[in-house]
Amino acid sequence: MIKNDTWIHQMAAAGLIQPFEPKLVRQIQLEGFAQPRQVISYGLSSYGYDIRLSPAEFRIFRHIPGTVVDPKNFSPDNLEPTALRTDENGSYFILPAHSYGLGVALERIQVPDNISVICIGKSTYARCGIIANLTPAEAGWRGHLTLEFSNSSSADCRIYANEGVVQLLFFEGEPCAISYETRQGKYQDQPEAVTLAKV
Ligand SMILES: Nc1ccn([C@H]2C[C@H](O)[C@@H](COP(=O)(O)OP(=O)(O)OP(=O)(O)O)O2)c(=O)n1
Repeated sequence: MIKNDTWIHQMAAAGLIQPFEPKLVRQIQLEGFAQPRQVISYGLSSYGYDIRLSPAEFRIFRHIPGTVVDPKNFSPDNLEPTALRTDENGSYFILPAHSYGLGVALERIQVPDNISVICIGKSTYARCGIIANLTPAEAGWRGHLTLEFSNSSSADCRIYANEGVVQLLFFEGEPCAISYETRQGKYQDQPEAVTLAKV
C-alpha cells in the first residue's frame, strides 16, 4: 500500500527524510525582499514527498570521441561538472538541449526495512521536456539519491537547486529477508555528491 502524508510525517522524526518540510512549499520569503519568491514546490504532499536538488554538484554527460561508456568501468571524464548560477529567480544549473545530467538530492533519506521508494519526475519539469529517470531506493538504503535527468527538448533548460526536483512515493510490503543494508549494497551511505556507476 502507498503511504500517506501522516505516515511520512511520523517517520520523518525517525530519520526517513532530513531535512524535512511538513507542508508543500510553493514560495519562500527571503530577507531583504518585499515579495516572496516563487519556487518549484518541495516538501510533504498527500501521498509522497518532493525532494530538492542539492546546489553541491551537477554533472553533464559528454561524449569522448573514440570511447564507449562501460558501466563496469565508468570514467568520471564522461561527466563534466557544471557551474551553479544565480539570478533573481534562484540558483540553477543549465542542462543543455538533448543532453543528460546527474545531480544529487539535498535531503538524506533512510529507507525502513519494509518500505520500497519509487522516485518519479515532477510535472512542472516534464512539461519543459525534462525527464527524471524512474529509479528505486531499496529497503534499508541510506544516503543522498543520485538523480538523473535527460533534456529531451531542443532548448537548454534550467534545473533549480534548493527547490523541488523529483518526488518520492513510499510503498509498504511484508518485511523482506535481506535488505540493502544486510546485503551491503554498493551504493549505501551516499554523500551529498554525484555517485558514479559502480560494479
Ligand atoms: N536515482 C537513484 C536511484 C537509486 N539510488 C540508490 C538507492 C538504491 O537503493 C541504490 C541501488 O539502486 P538500484 O538497485 O537501482 O541499483 P543497482 O541494481 O544498479 O545496484 P545494486 O547492485 O547495488 O542493487 O541506489 C540512487 O542513489 N539514485
